[in-house]
Amino acid sequence: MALFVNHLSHIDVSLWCPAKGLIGCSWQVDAQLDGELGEDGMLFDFGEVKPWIKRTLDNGLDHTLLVPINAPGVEVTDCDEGICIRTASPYEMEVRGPAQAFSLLPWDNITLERVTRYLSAQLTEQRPKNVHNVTLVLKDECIDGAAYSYTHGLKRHLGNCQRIAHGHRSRLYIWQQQARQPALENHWAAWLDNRYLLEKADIESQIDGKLTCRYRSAQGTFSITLPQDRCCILPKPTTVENIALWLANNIAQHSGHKTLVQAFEGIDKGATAEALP
Ligand SMILES: Nc1nc2c(c(=O)[nH]1)N=C([C@H](O)[C@H](O)COP(=O)(O)OP(=O)(O)OP(=O)(O)O)CN2
Repeated sequence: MALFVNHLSHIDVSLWCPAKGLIGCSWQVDAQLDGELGEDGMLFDFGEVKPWIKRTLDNGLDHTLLVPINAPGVEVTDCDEGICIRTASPYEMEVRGPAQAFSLLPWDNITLERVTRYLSAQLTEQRPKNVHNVTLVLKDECIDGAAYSYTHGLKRHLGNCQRIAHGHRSRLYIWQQQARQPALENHWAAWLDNRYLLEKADIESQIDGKLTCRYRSAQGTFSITLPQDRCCILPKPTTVENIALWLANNIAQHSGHKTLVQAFEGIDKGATAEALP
């Protein structure tokens, strides 16, 4: 007997890719549980399945930086902040923060299949009675038009979004004169893709083409150093509201047209903002 729950949750993380560097990801989570029926005629109450799996994901891998510790050039050490991750290629990066902000994985590369197997095994280990096996299915959202990935941290967020290197993969819609503008959507999504988004006030230094962003938040002290040309500096916190506003202002100014931007933060949520040239 198998029980399934589709669209159970989302996972928003960033990962270090030895070929591309820092990549933001948003994955839709479906779950299947195999087991036996209890006396109540249920394998596991839906009302309990969802919070159990969501809680396990939220307290584990979600909103962390996934680090393939066996990838070439990746080095992990202890530091005053907790853990320090250094990378060598395709660019040099250093991230520091409390241990809970990182998922250190014994692989040379992070793939969706590996993460799926890892999480399924973790949930199966903690399974309740009646359940023999838990299988998760993680999927990228299917996006027809423009999409971009980014990494950021929100120091004022009371939850795990305060972690300096978590990310999202998001749609981008841009309207001018009541019509979608696919060329602008593709241009801005390509420009933003795989960048690190940060608030100007958090810049600690900009030296020799490298930018360091550092802040203290409820979970501890975080810092990230990476090439300046991989960054996008916003005047305010990098909430999706401010990303939409920043894009609307820039696009209106460049194009000379009133612009409406619908920016997503991962899957199925986001903010809209309008700007005049
Ligand atoms: N109004 C806003 N609220 C939040 C923003 C934001 O930009 N504007 N951003 C965040 C974080 O960046 C976070 O990464 C979003 O996390 P989310 O997936 O929403 O986390 P939840 O656990 O709350 O949601 P699930 O998708 O159900 O896991 C937070 N808030």
